[in-house]
Amino acid sequence: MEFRAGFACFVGRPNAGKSTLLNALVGQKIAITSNRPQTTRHVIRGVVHQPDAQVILVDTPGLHRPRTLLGERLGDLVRQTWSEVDVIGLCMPADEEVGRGDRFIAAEVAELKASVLAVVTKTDLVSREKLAERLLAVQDLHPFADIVPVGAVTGDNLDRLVDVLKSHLPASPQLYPDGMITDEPEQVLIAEMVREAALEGVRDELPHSIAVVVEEMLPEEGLLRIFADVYVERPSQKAIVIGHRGSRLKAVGTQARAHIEELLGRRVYLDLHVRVAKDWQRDPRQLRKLGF
Ligand SMILES: Nc1nc2c(ncn2[C@@H]2O[C@H](COP(=O)(O)OP(=O)(O)OP(=O)(O)O)[C@@H](O)[C@H]2O)c(=O)[nH]1
Repeated sequence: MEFRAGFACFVGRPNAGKSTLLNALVGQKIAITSNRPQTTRHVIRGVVHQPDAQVILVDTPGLHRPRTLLGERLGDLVRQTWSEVDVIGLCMPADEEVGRGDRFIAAEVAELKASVLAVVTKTDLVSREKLAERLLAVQDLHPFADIVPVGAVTGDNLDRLVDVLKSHLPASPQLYPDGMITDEPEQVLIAEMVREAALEGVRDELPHSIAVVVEEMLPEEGLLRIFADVYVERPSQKAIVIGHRGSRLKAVGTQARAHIEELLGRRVYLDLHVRVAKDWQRDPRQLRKLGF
C-alpha cells in the first residue's frame, strides 16, 4: 500500500472543540483546553502515526473579529496555516446551531487548495435525532468533501475521522520519525500548561490578559528547576492571580507541575512569578517579547 503523509488542521469558531479533538487524536495532552473561548494561541503540531500514513495535525486559534493587535496577529497566523495544509476540518459543535460564523469560515477555506471536511464535534451532547438534523444543516452549508461526526471526549468515531483525513493526504514518505508526536519546543508546551492552570476559575476579560513565558530550565540532581513568568496587564489582575496569601498561585503551580512532570517524565520544581506588563495585548514590543 502506498504511504501517505501530510498536514491537516481543524478550524472553527472559538470553543468548537478543536483542541480537545487534536489531543484525542494524538493520544496525549499537548494542546491546552478550557471552557473559555480563544484559549489556543500557539500553532501546535501533533502527529498521528499509522502503519500506512502520518497525519500531521496543526492547531490554530479560534478565528474572531480582531479587536486588539493580538487578535490581528492570531488572524494572520490562522490564514497562513490554512494555506499550507492538505486537508482542513471545519469543526462545528453538535449542540449548537450552524450559523453565520461557520458559513463565513467555510467560504474562506473554500478558496484554498486543501480539501475541506465538516467535523461535527461533541456528538455525546445531543440525541440521535438532533445529530441527524445537524448533519443535514451542515450538508446544506457547503459542498464538503466529507462530513464526519465525532465525540472527542468519548472517542466516538475518531478512527473514521483519521481514515477520512488520510484519504485526503498526498502519497509521501514519512515526514516525522517514529514515535515523535510534536515538534513544539518543550518550553512552549510548559508555558501553555502553566497558562492553562492559571486560567482555571478566572473570569471575564482576565483570560485574555494572561501570558506565560518560561525564562529558564535548570537541570539539577534528580529534578528540573523551571522558572516561569506569568504576565498580566494590570496590578489588580496580579492580585487575582496570586490570590489570598498566595493561595491561588500555589494551586496553579501544583496543577501545572503535575502536568509538566507527566509530559517530561521527570521530577520538576516550578518557580512562578507574576508580573505586570501594562496593556501587553496592544503593545507590539511586548507582544514580540511574549512570543507573538
Ligand atoms: N461533552 C463534550 N465536550 C467537549 C467535546 N469536545 C470539546 N468539549 C468541550 O468544549 C469546550 C471547548 O473545547 P476546546 O477543545 O478548548 O475548543 P477549541 O475549539 O479548541 O477552542 P478555542 O481554543 O477557543 O478555539 C471545552 O470545555 C471542552 O471540554 C466533546 O466531544 N464532548
